[in-house]
Amino acid sequence: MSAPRPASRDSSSLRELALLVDASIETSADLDVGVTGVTLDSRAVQPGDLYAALPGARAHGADFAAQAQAAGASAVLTDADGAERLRAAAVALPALVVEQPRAVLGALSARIYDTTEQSLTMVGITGTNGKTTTAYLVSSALAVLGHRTGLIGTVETRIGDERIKSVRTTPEATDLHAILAVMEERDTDTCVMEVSSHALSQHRVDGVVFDLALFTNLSQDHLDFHADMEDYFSAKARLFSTEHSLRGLVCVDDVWGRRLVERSGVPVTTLTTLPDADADWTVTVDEQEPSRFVLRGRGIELDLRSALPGDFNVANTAMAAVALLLLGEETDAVSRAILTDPHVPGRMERVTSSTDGDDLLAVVDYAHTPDAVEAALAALRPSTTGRLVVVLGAGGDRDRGKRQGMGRAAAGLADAVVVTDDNPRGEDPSSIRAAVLEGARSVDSSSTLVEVGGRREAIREAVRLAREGGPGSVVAVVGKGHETGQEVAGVVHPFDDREELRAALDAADGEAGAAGAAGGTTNDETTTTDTDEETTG
Ligand SMILES: CC(=O)N[C@H]1[C@@H](OP(=O)(O)OP(=O)(O)OC[C@H]2O[C@@H](n3ccc(=O)[nH]c3=O)[C@H](O)[C@@H]2O)O[C@H](CO)[C@@H](O)[C@@H]1O[C@H](C)C(=O)N[C@@H](C)C(=O)N[C@H](CCC(=O)O)C(=O)O
Ligand SMILES: Nc1ncnc2c1ncn2[C@@H]1O[C@H](COP(=O)(O)OP(=O)(O)OP(=O)(O)O)[C@@H](O)[C@H]1O
Ligand SMILES: N[C@H](CCC[C@H](N)C(=O)O)C(=O)O
Ligand SMILES: [Mg+2]
Repeated sequence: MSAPRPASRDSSSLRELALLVDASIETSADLDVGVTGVTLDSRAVQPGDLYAALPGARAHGADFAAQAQAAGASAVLTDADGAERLRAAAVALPALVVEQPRAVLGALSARIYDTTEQSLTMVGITGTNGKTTTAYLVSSALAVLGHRTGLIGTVETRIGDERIKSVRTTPEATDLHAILAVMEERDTDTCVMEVSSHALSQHRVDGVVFDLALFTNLSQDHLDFHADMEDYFSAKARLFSTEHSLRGLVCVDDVWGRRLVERSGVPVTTLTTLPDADADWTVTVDEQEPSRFVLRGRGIELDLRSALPGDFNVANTAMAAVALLLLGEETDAVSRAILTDPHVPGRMERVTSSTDGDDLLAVVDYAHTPDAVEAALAALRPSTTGRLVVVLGAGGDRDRGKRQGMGRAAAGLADAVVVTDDNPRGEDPSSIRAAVLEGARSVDSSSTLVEVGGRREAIREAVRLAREGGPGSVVAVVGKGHETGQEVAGVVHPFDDREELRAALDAADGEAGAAGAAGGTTNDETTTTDTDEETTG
């Protein structure tokens, strides 16, 4: 989906843009040509745009320059290889040539969309898990306190009441600056956004200085993109440099947070939820009611409650509360606003059957790392008096090393694990399931393991297993959360875990009492149900 563009803007001349980034000019064409927008996707070019033709892992953008020209691009930004390709294809557009075009896109986009002088208060959130949740908590609390907020993240971009479904967690710099310009145009005062490690590595937030940068935690993910955990950490740490932020708020519950404090280039405030750990802000959880906690720091105490289920949401809520304080909100206002349930789509989202007559708890969650699977299941365990059943798979063409860990976490905590497909993308789905199962089998536990390729059938099997476990059983369908499609071999089939789970509950309602047919085996023996891979909804 194309990003919104600001309604009106002055054009920048190609000459000033060339000077800004010290580019060489490839043709003798008119340097006073006006540029009114910028994109790196030939399919999104609008008349007057600068088309950034970037080298990529799969293609070189210059090979799509003719398409960009046909759509009305006024000029091209590219590298030497791209310039060569433009000549070969006889694309007659003026071209700015730089060594690393991606690295100058932030500055160019900021100039073109006039976002260099930022009037928005910017909050950026990074970390492996909890970015989306914390972003919703901060932005919805700010809205309760009367702010005009914007939100950019995995699920959507929100500008006032407008909601635009996201393609990626953090938009490319070209789209980001256009979105920020639209937010300014609509009098937004604060923008809360998720900043992924891909974004930090790929210059997507260049030209943005966050008033406050948050770090939630770091655990294994994205090792298909980053060489190792150190490299992944270094990408995240870039947010905590003067280039990108004024100050930080770091959760020091894990070692990466503690290391970040040491290497941060900007002043940081620290927070911990661990008992007896030291930080500027500490959290003491109420033993009777674990969603309640006391937040202490700066000589003050706040009695707070997490409006979202799950122990890990205490950390997210505490981070959001301290962020609000650092943004200048009063303690009373923070206590009031933080109680608001922001409804984070697909995160611990409860699903009920149409009749809502269930005696089991069914949730859809976005856990897709070993750490998140563990956190999500540990959070559900106390609510389980029957059987805890989890449905999970792992994404294809993404970090392969996390699959076993996800399986291990699932088998370590759930009574029954239904291993299924997530987004197989270009990979053989059965080999992804095999890796998850391998991890699950490595755990010394008595949990039942079932392999069901088709995600719809897997969800139904999980509901059946949970019913079999009696009242107080819990079904958790994790990994896809808010997603509304399943990507198999380049095709995205409509698929929504929440709808599927509801349908499974309804179907099970219809055959109430009929459950109980054999199905699961123990950890030593896996039942495989062959089902059609296709899961079109
Ligand atoms: C690894 C990664 O992030 N790759 C991104 C990168 O791809 P790339 O540089 O290899 O580009 P490419 O596909 O070879 O194409 C080269 C150029 O040709 C352009 N092109 C291509 C085809 C065409 O018809 N027209 C056209 O102009 C492309 O826009 C690109 O500029 O630049 C592309 C253009 O913007 C992105 O689409 C692509 O995101 C891929 C699809 C992706 O899946 N990224 C994910 C992993 C990602 O970014 N995830 C993070 C983290 C998620 C989280 O943890 O929350 C996120 O922020 O979403
Ligand atoms: N603070 C946390 N610690 C550990 N696990 C968490 C935490 N917050 C959320 N989770 C788990 O991680 C999942 C993803 O949470 P969320 O979407 O908020 O994170 P994210 O960082 O935005 O993830 P992504 O990078 O995929 O967008 C949740 O569904 C939950 O299972
Ligand atoms: N933002 C995450 C999403 C993963 C979700 C999971 N459903 C998958 O497809 O792997 C990523 O880009 O790794
Ligand atoms: Mg997210």
